[in-house]
Amino acid sequence: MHFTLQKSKIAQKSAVQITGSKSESNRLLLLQALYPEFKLENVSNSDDSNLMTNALSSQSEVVDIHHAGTAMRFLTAYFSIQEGRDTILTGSKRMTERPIKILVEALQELGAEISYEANEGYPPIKIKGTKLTKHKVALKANVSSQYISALLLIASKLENGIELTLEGEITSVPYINMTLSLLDEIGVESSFKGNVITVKPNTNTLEPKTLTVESDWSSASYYFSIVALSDVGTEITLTSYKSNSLQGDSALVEIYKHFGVSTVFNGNSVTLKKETSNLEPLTLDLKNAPDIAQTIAVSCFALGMPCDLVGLHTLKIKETDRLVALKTEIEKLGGKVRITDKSLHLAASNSIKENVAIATYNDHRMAMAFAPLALKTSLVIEDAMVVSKSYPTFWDDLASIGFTVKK
Ligand SMILES: O=C(O)C1=C[C@@H](OP(=O)(O)O)[C@@H](O)[C@H](O)C1
Ligand SMILES: C=C(OP(=O)(O)O)C(=O)O
Repeated sequence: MHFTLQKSKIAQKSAVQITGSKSESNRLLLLQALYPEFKLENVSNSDDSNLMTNALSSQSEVVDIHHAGTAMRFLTAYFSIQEGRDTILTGSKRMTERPIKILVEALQELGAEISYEANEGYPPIKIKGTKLTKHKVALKANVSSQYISALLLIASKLENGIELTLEGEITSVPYINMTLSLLDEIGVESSFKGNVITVKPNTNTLEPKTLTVESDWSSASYYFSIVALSDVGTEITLTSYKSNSLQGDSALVEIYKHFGVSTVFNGNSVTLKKETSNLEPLTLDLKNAPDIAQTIAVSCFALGMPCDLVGLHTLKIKETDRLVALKTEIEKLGGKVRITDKSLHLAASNSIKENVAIATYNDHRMAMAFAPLALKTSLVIEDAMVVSKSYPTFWDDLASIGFTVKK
């Protein structure tokens, strides 16, 4: 369904409650399946987390995780250690184009039995659950950190734990640290020194506790963009957030200072405020926060601000090739964009075409990143419900703060 966003103006002060982080949720759901003594609160209501929950309790041979990358990678590791169980793990058409070879080879090295059902290196895969007896493995770390997190999540259930050697430049490091911090919170010991990560084995039950998922910082990015595009003095309060987040996308706090947005933490909420409209060209390396690249590129375009975004080598293998999608859609609106296979360069501009239909390519972040543009012009978002991958109530929340969303 296509949604029309009419040119909108939001109230000077508003508030939104955002669902739990899908990254934290998908890790904790897997850990809860391994250690049922935990309870979870504020779990993400995203499609990807619902798919993860259903997959973990599924008794079927075929498990379909649609577009959920973390679920695909984390469950590949999980089903590898379900002794005596055969699972075919599959997903959407796009998922069959997202590489998984690095993770499969690392698991095979540890003793896993995994084969490809169609194309070598890509889902669907067949996993014959078995006991993994080895514990040392090296893998390439510059393609996706999800492969590393997947191995770390099951590591404490291996008889000797794991010793991972990361080869090459390490990408999306905060997501690896998030995994290690969550292991630490539940009582699993690990260390990350240089390029080697070790996780200790654990055969005991752990101390039961309730873990509360922080709300999703990637979802918060769209409100940073909305405030950046609003009049000086506009404020939005978001819950539930903390200043010492495990999520790398909390880098938004520093990044949006460039857009004149201040962030103040108060209890479990955070208030974003537009302070100034004096903006300078922006250069950023986003290798630690790839999921906010689209938000930032569109904020810059909306404000006529040139930018150079680098460290974007992982964007080509996400829900769509996000570099090509961004260039295509920003150019429809009248912007000038140059891309390489790891960077995006936006030229300064001073006008935005009206009533353009933005294609979303089955990518939730394409829909959400372009939505704030409605503060500058009317536009159409195609297949707008793609947002449910990470943020199902996005359009209702936008309407609640004053966007005119016509379904
Ligand atoms: O581990 C995670 O929860 C994620 C890691 C990142 O992927 P890459 O490591 O592939 O960049 C990120 O883009 C994705 O949305 C979530
Ligand atoms: C890349 C993303 O998700 P995944 O890799 O889990 O599909 C995302 O949410 O932006």
